Amino acid sequence: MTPSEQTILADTRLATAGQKAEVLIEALPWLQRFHGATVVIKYGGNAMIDDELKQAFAQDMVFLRLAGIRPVVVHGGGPQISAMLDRLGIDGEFTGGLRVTTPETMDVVRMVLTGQVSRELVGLINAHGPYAVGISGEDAHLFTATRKQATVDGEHVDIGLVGEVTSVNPDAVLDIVNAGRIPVVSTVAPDANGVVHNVNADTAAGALAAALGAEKLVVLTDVEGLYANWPDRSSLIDKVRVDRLEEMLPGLASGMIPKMEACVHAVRGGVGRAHVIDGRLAHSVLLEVFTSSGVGTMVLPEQERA
Ligand SMILES: Nc1ncnc2c1ncn2[C@@H]1O[C@H](COP(=O)(O)OP(=O)(O)O)[C@@H](O)[C@H]1O
Ligand SMILES: CC(=O)N[C@@H](CCC(=O)OP(=O)(O)O)C(=O)O
Repeated sequence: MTPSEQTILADTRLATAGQKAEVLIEALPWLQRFHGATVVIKYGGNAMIDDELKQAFAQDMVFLRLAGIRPVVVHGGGPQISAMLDRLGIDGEFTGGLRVTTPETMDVVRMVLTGQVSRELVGLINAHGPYAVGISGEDAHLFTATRKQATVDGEHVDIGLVGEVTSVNPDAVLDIVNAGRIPVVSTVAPDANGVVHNVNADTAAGALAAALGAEKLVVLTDVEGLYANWPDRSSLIDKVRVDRLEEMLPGLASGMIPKMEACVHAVRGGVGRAHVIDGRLAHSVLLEVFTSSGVGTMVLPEQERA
């Protein structure tokens, strides 16, 4: 190597080291701001199907915890439930984005969410240390549900054992968090008579974030965030105030409705920020929490300017 080539190589190394240091130092104000804060993360979409994304998500949860944040994970599992129903030869259908849940379907929902999806995620996180503890809405009165009344085109439709969360007792989640561990919550919930109901995971995450007085709710999905004119990809919204989002709700298409309703519920319930972010992007949670530009769509309280 000639002396000038050696100089170029040394300069390149310095520049690369400088960029790495910049990335780390950009996190400093966010590390300060969120130290000790509770962040509820709804895990779903591609991030829970692709193996590399699953590993990246587990790393992110451990990273948050070791950075002094208190992560609480609420997981979905719609595709896994549908796959199991298929294997068992049980018909499945959705009405208004919610799974019509017969008692037989409910058995499968409970088995897949608490016995399969939760176990897998707990295992992935615990590959990094003794952090994750699985807990379901049935444990220690975490969630109490009532049967959800669905209406389609003004008509009442029976969707079976689908629950709406009517009360949250976050004490058991707090016990886990206060012990320095990461709760992984499955969203099945008993009603007042102990009959177990199937609760949409976005809805449950919003309710839990509000009950915990979380600093943030972060919902992972399979698009970049909320688009003003779906499916026009140039219409991605980076920030929206909760009152404006409420006006948009009736015009949203199915998958986004429970997510944005959860964000509204959380922010109206005192959560500082709610975010819908792209779960197809590895480490999107870290990018959201620790970078100044963030990712996806951020929902702000009414008193703030978007
Ligand atoms: N306004 C919108 N902005 C973004 N996505 C939308 C919008 N309206 C409908 N969608 C659809 O909602 C989907 C996300 O909901 P869903 O499929 O239930 O997500 P997940 O599996 O991540 O829980 C997106 O992939 C997109 O197809
Ligand atoms: C009532 C209802 O629809 N419950 C959902 C619960 C799981 C869930 O919400 O999973 P995702 O977040 O992956 O969609 C279901 O049965 O699919």
